[in-house]
Amino acid sequence: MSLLQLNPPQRAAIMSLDGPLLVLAGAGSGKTRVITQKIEYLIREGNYDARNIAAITFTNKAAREMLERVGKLMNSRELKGITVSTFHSLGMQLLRQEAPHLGYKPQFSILDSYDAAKIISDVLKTTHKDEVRKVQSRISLWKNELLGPDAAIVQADNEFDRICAMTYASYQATLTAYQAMDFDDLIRFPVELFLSNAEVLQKWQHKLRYLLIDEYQDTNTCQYQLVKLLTGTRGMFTAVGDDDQSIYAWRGANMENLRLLQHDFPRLKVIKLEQNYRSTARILRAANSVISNNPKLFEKQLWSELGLGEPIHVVQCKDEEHEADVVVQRLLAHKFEHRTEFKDYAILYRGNYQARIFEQALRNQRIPYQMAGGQSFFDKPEIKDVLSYLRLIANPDDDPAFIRALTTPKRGVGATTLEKLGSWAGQRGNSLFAAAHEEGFQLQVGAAQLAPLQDFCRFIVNLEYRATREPAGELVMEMLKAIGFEAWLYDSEDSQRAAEVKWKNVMDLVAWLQKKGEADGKNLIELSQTIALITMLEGRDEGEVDAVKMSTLHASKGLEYPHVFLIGCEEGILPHSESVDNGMVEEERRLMYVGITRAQRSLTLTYCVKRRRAGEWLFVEPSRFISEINGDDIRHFGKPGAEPIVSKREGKSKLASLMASLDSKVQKPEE
Ligand SMILES: Nc1ncnc2c1ncn2[C@@H]1O[C@H](COP(=O)(O)OP(=O)(O)OP(=O)(O)O)[C@@H](O)[C@H]1O
Ligand SMILES: [Mg+2]
Repeated sequence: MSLLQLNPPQRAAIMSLDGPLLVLAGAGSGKTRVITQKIEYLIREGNYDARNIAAITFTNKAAREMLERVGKLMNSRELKGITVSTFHSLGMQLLRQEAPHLGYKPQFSILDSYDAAKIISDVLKTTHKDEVRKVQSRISLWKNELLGPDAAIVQADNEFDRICAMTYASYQATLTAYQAMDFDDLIRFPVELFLSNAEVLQKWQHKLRYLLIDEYQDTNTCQYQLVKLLTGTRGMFTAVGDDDQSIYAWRGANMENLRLLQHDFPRLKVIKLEQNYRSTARILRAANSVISNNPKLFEKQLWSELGLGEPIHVVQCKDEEHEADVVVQRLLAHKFEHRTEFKDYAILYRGNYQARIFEQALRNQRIPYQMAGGQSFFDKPEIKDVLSYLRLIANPDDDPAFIRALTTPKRGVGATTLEKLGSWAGQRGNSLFAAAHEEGFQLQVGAAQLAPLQDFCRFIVNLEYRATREPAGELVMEMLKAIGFEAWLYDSEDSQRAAEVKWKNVMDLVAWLQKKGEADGKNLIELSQTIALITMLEGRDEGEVDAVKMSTLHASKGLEYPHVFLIGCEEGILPHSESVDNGMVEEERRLMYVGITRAQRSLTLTYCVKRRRAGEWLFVEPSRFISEINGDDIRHFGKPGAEPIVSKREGKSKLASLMASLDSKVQKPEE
């Protein structure tokens, strides 16, 4: 696509190369498109080498899509060496090279939030999940504000913060001992390194000469500092964002960063885009009218040339089971009538827990679906078992990985030996792996107890040696055979079927490692760090298949689907009751706005009359956001006096009316 096919402000944004630029525009106005085409422009017209360009997006999926889109514009030779990644993987790329400056080795481990929570719960000496989660997110917020444990202790002015700050200090010391970082460290450490080491900063400023940042409104203080430091006084960057789509305040995202840009870069040019290329006028009108209830940071109005479109369908359902059935029936009827494909549909929801019942309903009808933002493939216990070996191979000091690998399957190392090992390591401030090699410890245990531990260590060292020399997939397959993992699964699972499923997942992992290793030229150690990042925001990408997309609203950001079902539009869910209690309704409204603006051609909102909570039926109210949409743009279904859930007017084709009659059997409107 040439520049001619873009609108004038888009063109201006792409051609502006002489300083800092902010593109501030509503959903679907082509912000991401500006970034992809600007990459092409920078290389072809701006004389930039791809190696010197970094485009930063918010999710791995978005990064992949961007690379794909750019790949259609240019060949791989022109794009060689370009960085298209998330903030976290940019941080990881940087730390792999610079970790020694921070006292880390390049093969440091990355702990996911589950493992991090485990350390925090050990420090706090509690297994109370809610407490741990609260302390963990407090620590995370400090990290995102660039405050280390010492600064946190100084700042803490109430009992809760004091406990958190003390925990933070022990937690961080533990991470250092494990040679491990958590997700927040991946961005915080590069910033701290840049602030303390001008030479390293210059090196990276020289390498990444032009930055492009998508979803800028969701950057936190730490990420903003990273951008600011990298661009330095040259200020060669393009940031694109939409203040109405800021939905990560709970993770420290700071909308003030939009204003800060103007302050920190007085030469900042601001371009607005107002034409929406994604949605019909009615969908846009609904989005505009909902978001107009929030105070405005920047004035913008979206319009579209894609025609008025269908009204928004709002469907009242009896309860959550009914809601799932209704959505599936309507989806099928719509698909038959419009001859669409499954992949044209998305089911979006506020929280993961809402998905389960829909999965069941989809499975009952044999409808293929793909989940994003749910439990990741890499979070499955059997996968984490195998990954603990990979982590240990990359970094033998990773104690949580050491324990998990040593005990899955069990290797004949007794609990007493492990305890002795733990206390020796604790006294020495060493990792378990290092302690196992020390004479002082070895003298404490008998030869018979020591032998299996030493075998295990030798096994890991041998794999470590081979990991940088042999293809990842084959090596892992060999390892699995050596530890008898398949047989162990069959022994430890209750049913054969469960073991089969788990073993198949493990085989999928091996296939993935092989494919990914070959495609990216990465060895096992590099892959194990990559996986840690994938687990953060979304699951494994399963490629483009004909399947209904299921996603949380958060994970749907930046994406678009022809037909969207936004479910659970109820008070308590969307807006979430916790946010309502904490005065965060505006953020929930932005989430609603994100949801509405994912839809291209049709949008259906559903809500239930009652819902089961903690075993009891609770009557619930439709979301206030529904009433914020102009009534003329809505068609109600299922409500007393409104149309039945699948209307006869829709069912023009034979098949559709068949589906409709099916549906009327499923639902009995309450009247
Ligand atoms: N000038 C244009 N002509 C035709 N189609 C366009 C144009 N600009 C963008 N589009 C299309 O409009 C859709 C939305 O664009 P894009 O995803 O870049 O918007 P966005 O502003 O990044 O949205 P969001 O805020 O949701 O991230 C895409 O399908 C894109 O290809
Ligand atoms: Mg976008």
